Amino acid sequence: DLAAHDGRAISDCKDQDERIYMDYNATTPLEAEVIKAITEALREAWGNPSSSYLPGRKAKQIIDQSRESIASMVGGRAEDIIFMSGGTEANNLVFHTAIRHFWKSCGAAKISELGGEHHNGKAILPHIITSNVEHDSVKLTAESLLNEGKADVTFVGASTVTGRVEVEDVLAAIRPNTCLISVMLANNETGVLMPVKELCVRVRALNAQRPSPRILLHTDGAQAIGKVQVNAQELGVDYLTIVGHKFYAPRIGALYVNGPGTLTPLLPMFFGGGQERNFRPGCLLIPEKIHFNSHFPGSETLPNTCNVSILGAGLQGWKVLSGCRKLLASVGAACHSDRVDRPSHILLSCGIPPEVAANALRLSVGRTTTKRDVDLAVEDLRETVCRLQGQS
Ligand SMILES: Cc1ncc(COP(=O)(O)O)c(C=O)c1O
Ligand SMILES: O=C(O)CC[SeH]
Repeated sequence: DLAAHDGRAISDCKDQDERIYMDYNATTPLEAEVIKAITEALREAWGNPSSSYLPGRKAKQIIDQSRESIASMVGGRAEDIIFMSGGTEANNLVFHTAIRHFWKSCGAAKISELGGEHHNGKAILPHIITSNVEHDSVKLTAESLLNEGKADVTFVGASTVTGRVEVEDVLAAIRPNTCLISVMLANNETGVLMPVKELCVRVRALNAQRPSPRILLHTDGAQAIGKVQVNAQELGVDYLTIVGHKFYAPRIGALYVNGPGTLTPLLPMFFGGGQERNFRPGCLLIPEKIHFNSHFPGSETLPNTCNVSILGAGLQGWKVLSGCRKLLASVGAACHSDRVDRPSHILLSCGIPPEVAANALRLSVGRTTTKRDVDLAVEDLRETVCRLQGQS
């Protein structure tokens, strides 16, 4: 059982088959107090943070507190922290932003100054500098932009003497069209700490002297946070990637941005219900609460029928189904379709509370239903609930 709550359980196992976990750079077990906090949130704060009723307000309070403590952890402000699914998404968002910001900030005049649309027969593109020892979420993102002709990329080689990406080597790679430098704070395999602070000092001085584009500064802090002191302001970065599952938190991430949308550009990859100030919309990872209306202890049910309620104000079954873009289902018996706005008397008769029955969805699958159909239906429901709660 490797799912230790505090890491000690693994190395404490007393049986003859002792195991010593030494792969904490891959991922860490959840701290016991983290599990406790998540469990309490699952129980007490299941509402949508955008919702005004108590479970929603509790969810928002937890998120706001988390944002404050993460900001404090990395020496930033609460408004500098954008929650996202993990480090991979955070790293991709930085590169996506840098490319789009290059074109937004470099008008035609600037492009011609940089050598025109075609300089030496080659189109002017945003230039990115990174290293040859980055995590794949940086390496492959950069390679993809290069291969798709969306950016020029220089992969600066780590020194074979120091194992570090040396400042002078990065500075030597800077071009007039360089718009982003991304060097990780600590390498996940060697543990070597990179000279990010010194690099930022030098590049900021260069930015002050040179015309646009401003060279944006990113470091992937995934392996450093939780092991050494990391202060984004002291480092001087514009962006810092934060990865929860490297320091005893769940698989969630965040991006520190020094003044997102004001001091530092941040352009969303997704569009939706306005969460995270539209920088990263989508229901935050506070689980929705659902009630299975067919689960009666000791009773058997048909294998194809699922009667379920998604709890929350404004999520009446008929309203959810009419908002779905793919799913075709019903709130109950088809012959009762003229009374979808009232809870099913069948559910009420089975003791389902009215506010739960009002949100019921009857999903029934058939011979040709595939797993993919089910996955698409669940996603359709999730997106619809997000939209409806984003409006509440
Ligand atoms: C250095 C580094 N960057 C980024 C990531 C990706 O983070 P996530 O797993 O949250 O996508 C990891 C770990 O997986 C990592 O070690
Ligand atoms: O180095 C590791 O194991 C985590 C990144 Se894949």
